Amino acid sequence: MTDAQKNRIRRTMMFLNTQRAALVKDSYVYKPDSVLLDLEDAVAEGEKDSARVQLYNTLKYVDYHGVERFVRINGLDTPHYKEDIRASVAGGADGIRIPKTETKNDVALVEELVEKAEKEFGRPVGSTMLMAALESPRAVLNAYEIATSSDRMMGIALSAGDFKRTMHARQTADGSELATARGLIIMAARAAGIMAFDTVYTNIDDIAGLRREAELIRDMGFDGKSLISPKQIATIHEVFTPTEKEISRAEHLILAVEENKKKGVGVLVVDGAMVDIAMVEGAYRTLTLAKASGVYKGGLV
Ligand SMILES: CC(=O)SCCNC(=O)CCNC(=O)[C@H](O)C(C)(C)COP(=O)(O)OP(=O)(O)OC[C@H]1O[C@@H](n2cnc3c(N)ncnc32)[C@H](O)[C@@H]1OP(=O)(O)O
Ligand SMILES: O=C([O-])CC(=O)C(=O)O
Ligand SMILES: [Mg+2]
Repeated sequence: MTDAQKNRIRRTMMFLNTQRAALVKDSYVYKPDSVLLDLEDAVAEGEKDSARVQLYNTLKYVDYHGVERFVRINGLDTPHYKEDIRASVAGGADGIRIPKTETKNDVALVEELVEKAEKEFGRPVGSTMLMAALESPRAVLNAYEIATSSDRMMGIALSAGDFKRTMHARQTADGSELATARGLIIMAARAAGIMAFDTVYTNIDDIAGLRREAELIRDMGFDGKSLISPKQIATIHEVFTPTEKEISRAEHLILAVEENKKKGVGVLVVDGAMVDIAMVEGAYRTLTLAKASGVYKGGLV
């Protein structure tokens, strides 16, 4: 896979139950950045085989119009994951989300099967990305080793439902039970140079709560969030897309710092605030995100 593929915009990764034909058929119309075709917890145990067949047909025949397609396979402690990997690769999925990843050995096991399937089905070796969901204290403490375990690894994600279960934690209004995990995950992802994603927000009708959580994780540095409903997409895109004011400030900052660098000035005031060279990288990142979100037409990136 190319760096462009690995680093593409992923503000929203929307889960859908692969068992439900109506969901898989046209979910691209809601324009999430990615879909997560779920074979794991959304699919009833007795429906695993039919969901997998539906997955293969969907990957093969439905045009997702550029929406990225990841598959959440079943856990490595189930009888399903090997066939899930074969069907995902045979169908041409962009990547696989490994649920309940605990160690780098879990990633190595999946990678071996993915490579075997790529050869079996004539797909370019190395073309299928991986991402890991971290759903337990052990997983979060191993975040860096998991994040650096494979060249295919695109990102790591917090999965709070199972994390709270395994931590014996209770859900709180401000998410304090998740603070340490979020901090460790974003730090591991940045250190490894890959993306970080926050968990799903399960209260579908609480859009104000979703916005608060999205702003929190955006400010921590996360790249996006897993979703469970199309109703959540617009809010997340809004939170993650730079505003006109942020774009114009970033442009001013870059131009002013470059101009003053030529004059030998290191620190200066732009729009009433002190800026220096350290802020230029963030300003470029804002413009890159704005461009990928379709709201920047300028020429600085
Ligand atoms: C803890 C975890 O593991 S989370 C990950 C696993 N969970 C999942 O994958 C669940 C994903 N979400 C869903 O399956 C559904 O949103 C549910 C079951 C929660 C609710 O489904 P519904 O009651 O049909 O939702 P709702 O009435 O709000 O749907 C509105 C429309 O959006 C569609 N829709 C709802 N959720 C999704 C989705 N995740 N992806 C695509 N389309 C969706 C519905 O088909 C419906 O379309 P229509 O108006 O054309 O009929
Ligand atoms: O990945 C997610 O956010 C959903 C999930 O599996 C969990 O919360 O346990
Ligand atoms: Mg889970």
